[in-house]
Amino acid sequence: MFPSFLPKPSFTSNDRRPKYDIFGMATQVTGNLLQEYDFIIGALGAGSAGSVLAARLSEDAGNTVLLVEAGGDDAKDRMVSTPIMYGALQRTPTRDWAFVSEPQKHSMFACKEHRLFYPRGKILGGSSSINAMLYVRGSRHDFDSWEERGCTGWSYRDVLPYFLKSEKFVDINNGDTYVEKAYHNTDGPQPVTRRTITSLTRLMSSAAEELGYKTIDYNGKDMIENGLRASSSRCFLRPAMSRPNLHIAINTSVRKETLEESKCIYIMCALPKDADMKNVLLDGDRAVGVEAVKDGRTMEVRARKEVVLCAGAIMTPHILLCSGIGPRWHLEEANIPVMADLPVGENLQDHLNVLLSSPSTCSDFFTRSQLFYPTNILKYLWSGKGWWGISPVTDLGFFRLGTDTRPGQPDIQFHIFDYYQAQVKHFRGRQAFTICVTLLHPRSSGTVRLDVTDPHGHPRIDPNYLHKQEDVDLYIKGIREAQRFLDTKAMQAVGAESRNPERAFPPSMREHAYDTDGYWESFIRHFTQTVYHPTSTCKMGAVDDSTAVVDPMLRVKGYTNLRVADASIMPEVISGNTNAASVMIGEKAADMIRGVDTVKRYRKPELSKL
Ligand SMILES: Cc1cc2nc3c(=O)[nH]c(=O)nc-3n(C[C@H](O)[C@H](O)[C@H](O)COP(=O)(O)OP(=O)(O)OC[C@H]3O[C@@H](n4cnc5c(N)ncnc54)[C@H](O)[C@@H]3O)c2cc1C
Repeated sequence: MFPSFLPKPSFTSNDRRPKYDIFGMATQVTGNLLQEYDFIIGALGAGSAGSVLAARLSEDAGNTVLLVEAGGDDAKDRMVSTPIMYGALQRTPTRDWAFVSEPQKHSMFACKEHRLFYPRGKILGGSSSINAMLYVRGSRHDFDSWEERGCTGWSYRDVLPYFLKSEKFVDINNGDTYVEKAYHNTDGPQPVTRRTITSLTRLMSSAAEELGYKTIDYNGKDMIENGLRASSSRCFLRPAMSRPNLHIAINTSVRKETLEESKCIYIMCALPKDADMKNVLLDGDRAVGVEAVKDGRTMEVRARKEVVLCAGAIMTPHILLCSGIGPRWHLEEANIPVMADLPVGENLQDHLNVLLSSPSTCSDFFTRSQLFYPTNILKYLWSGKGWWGISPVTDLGFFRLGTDTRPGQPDIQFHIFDYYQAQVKHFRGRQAFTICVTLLHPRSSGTVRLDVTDPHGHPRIDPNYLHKQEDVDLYIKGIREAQRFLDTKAMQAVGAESRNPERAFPPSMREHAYDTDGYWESFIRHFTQTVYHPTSTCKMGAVDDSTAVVDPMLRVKGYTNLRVADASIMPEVISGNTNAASVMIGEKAADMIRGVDTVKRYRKPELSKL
């Protein structure tokens, strides 16, 4: 339960609740939806990218835009707006799709049936409304390598202006010497704050210095403003909601069972002649619109210009597959007429975490009981500050420990949690903290497929983690690096433990002596978990790239006005958390679709060179 004393999320005077709340005001909405829009976004998805795209396209008063979102409104959701509640948002049906992966062959051995719980935001703001709010753009090398692989117009030089356009760096003049001001903007819609300094971050910085690392500006940190989550919905969409040319349909999905369960309006984009349901209404090489169905009544909504899918790396491929765009063999086994044979749903990439926890004698690390100290609650109510107003991840570190990436392009990331310790039973009652070692450029990749027995049900997600041994080998290097941190004088002074055989996890791993590489491999294959960064299932590439689904203009190959704009188009997962890049994709897609260049003033060629 959410404590009722917390402040309601507050919004600026421009903010509005959606006018087209289909769930709550169905009759009115049926009347209000137009027959025809210029753009239908998303036939689905008001997530990190979709919210941005809808807001930007509707800046042109001449464009009418329909944004369709399966989830509900986030406006009054205090769980969503209060940063520390991040972990409690998962598995809540009003916010999370709560997918479960296919059984994993090479990992997740400690999970029931070797399946992994796989959360995805289902609410205005999408995953940006349930994520950990870390703002990480990725490495410049990520984008340069996208361009080298045929994604013309997506080099670091091209994308940096779009990152800048979105950003509002909140406290740029606070005196932190590591902040590189030239790489930041202060007047965009997306608040980005500097890192929160806690006892643990101070200690980790000292440990890093001891090992010869520097504190650098990897670009800014949390997406939190005044102690409230700054999701795409809050920053981009809500200020645009008062525009008469932007219609937002919430609780509206292409999914059959959602219609049956909620009796809500239903945008399903296409009933083919044979009445077999599809998601995108296709006519030759064009996407022509969607159909809304309510209480058995069908209403057609036409797209004069474009249909843009922004349903994220899991649901966008699912919608395309349901529409007959995907690998021929797979569509045929699911009895879906093939409209285009494209590698939709292939190449699923994701980041994995392995958690290394340590006790500590430091008395002011975060604990669950501290959260409810009256002073901590009052501090948050009064100022939006303190434990309640920060992300549970208090520090990040980036390393290049292997040789596969370019010099300067990290392959391992640390997420430092004050918070996770409460979940580690060995330390119950003691101060503790966790270093999550994250593999940034996995060689293993997986798939998103239809459930052939029920194509319109939940997709089958198989990340195929740790299929490649190289991934495990690099992971072990990451764990050894984390142990080096715990062994520093700074960390030893507060009782950190890098090794403790008593903490060895039973039972199947006992076949390896504690702290050998074999032990850690077994540990990794048992206990890793997703960092929630699926990408690349509708990969962007050159027109002649047979592994690509969309071209560099984000058009589904073979279609003139059907685009994808979300994390699914990334040719490869980036060297960091994926939200900022998803927002950037929404920004850049908006310019491409509108045929304008809104970022002239953010172009700084001198910053694009190494
Ligand atoms: C728990 C969690 C923690 C994370 N932490 C971080 C972090 O700290 N920092 C970071 O950078 N990244 C983080 N991420 C990842 C980041 O949030 C995502 O990469 C990013 O939000 C992806 O944006 P998107 O636009 O591609 O998709 P999403 O934001 O997921 O949006 C997709 C939207 O489409 C809607 N939709 C899907 N299917 C349909 C349908 N059929 N009909 C209608 N609507 C539909 C969904 O409901 C959703 O609103 C986290 C993600 C999760 C889940």
